[in-house]
Amino acid sequence: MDHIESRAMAGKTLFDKVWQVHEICQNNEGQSLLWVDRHLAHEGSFHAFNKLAERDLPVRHPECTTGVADHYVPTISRTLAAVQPKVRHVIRQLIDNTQRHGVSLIGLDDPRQGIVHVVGPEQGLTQPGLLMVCGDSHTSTHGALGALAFGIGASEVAHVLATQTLWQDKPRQMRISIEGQLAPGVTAKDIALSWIARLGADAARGYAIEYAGSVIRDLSVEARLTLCNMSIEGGGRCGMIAPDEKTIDYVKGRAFAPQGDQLEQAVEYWQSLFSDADAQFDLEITLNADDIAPTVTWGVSPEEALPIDGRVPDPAQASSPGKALQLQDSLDYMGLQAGQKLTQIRVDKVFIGSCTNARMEDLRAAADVLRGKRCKVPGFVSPGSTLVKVQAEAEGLDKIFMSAGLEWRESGCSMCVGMNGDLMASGERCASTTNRNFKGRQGPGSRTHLMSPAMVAAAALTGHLTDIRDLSE
Ligand SMILES: CC(C)[C@H](C(=O)O)[C@@H](O)C(=O)O
Ligand code: SF4
Repeated sequence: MDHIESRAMAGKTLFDKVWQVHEICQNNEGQSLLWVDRHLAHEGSFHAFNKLAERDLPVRHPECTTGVADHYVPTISRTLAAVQPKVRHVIRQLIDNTQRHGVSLIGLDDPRQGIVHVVGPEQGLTQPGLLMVCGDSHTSTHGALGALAFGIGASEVAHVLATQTLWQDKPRQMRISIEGQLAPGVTAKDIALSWIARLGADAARGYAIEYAGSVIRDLSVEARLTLCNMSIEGGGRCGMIAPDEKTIDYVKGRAFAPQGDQLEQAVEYWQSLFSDADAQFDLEITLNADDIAPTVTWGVSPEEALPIDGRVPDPAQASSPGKALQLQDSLDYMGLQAGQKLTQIRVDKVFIGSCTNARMEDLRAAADVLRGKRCKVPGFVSPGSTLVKVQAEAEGLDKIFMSAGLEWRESGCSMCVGMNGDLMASGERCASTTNRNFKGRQGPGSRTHLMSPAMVAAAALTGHLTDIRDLSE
């Protein structure tokens, strides 16, 4: 029996199950036409709306799209007047496009506003078994609840707006199982950085990832969102986790979640969404929780990450001349010396925010480290959503951050990408809870080190990258 035959006879994966119910037909090239349950649109959707306008097409199912303002919103105020003049039109376009097509908008001054990948789960727009898309690579986040969710390009967004469907090649499937128990101080962010560092930023290219194993089952829903968020940084098309009781409890009662009989039916369906015991994956990876330490990036790709007690790599010891050049280039950009201890790297700023790590548990973890202490470096905290901000204030976290010397800002993508003007200066180094450390990501010439919220807080206190395990001893 060849591989394809044996696959067809084997059980189904979580991914197969969700894909199958959304597949309308296949074309001669083997691509599938998929029904899209929910489409989320941030400011970048103007490209797609322009394509629609060029052909004078209406939005086919306006009720299936939700607009959210996040990338360009100011974090100092909630008014359009506070938006940087040169980007104001981008937010204006989101307002106009959604209004024109009868699409609901969670805009700048909406109490539900936030980063699209925080708002979706928070509002119950994200549910197990749904097929969700957004013109944004971190759409993989939503897979944490068992949705099949992935980022798409502008022409695909236009196709979804015009038809509520999308042509896709079925990706190969890979399962990353993490077994054992995470040590204190090790979080979902460390799992993400650690698997990407070991396997490479390209390792999951062309694959849909399912995360499984005892560690994943033990993770909170918020931590699962962090992990799935970074699937794309390892090249994955999407990241999924089978829904369980935690997922169901999380979704129940949210604004867009089903209610009453519909909820009962939905829950019954959600409980069928797991990979069958005999399901086959194209690639299986198993990692042991004991091998995952608090991890930080030292370079310019999320794969350039190491356990915090390590040292900056030495190009002289690289596996090939090409690799040596690449390492040297990263060291030069980051202003680091080969062999330097990671804990000796001094930072100028910290940033706690983004769709990766700015939910309640993240803010609580950072605040726990900062409570009653004073930071050595400045920085800011931008909650993942306005509702997270309100909740954090109710818990007094804003006061902890401010007394520690950090700025407490409004919600948005902010310094994750700086499109709203929250930028670092050239040469400045930031300890950041975000997901990308590409050259210039937080501003031209800026240097980013990715890590968990508690680790960012620890760096804020000491002024250099710090092992959270040493602080808590
Ligand atoms: C601007 C947007 C399209 C982009 C993405 O696709 O991810 C951004 O959110 C990012 O994180 O780089
Ligand atoms: S917070 Fe950062 S990663 Fe997330 S959507 Fe915004 S820019 Fe992209």
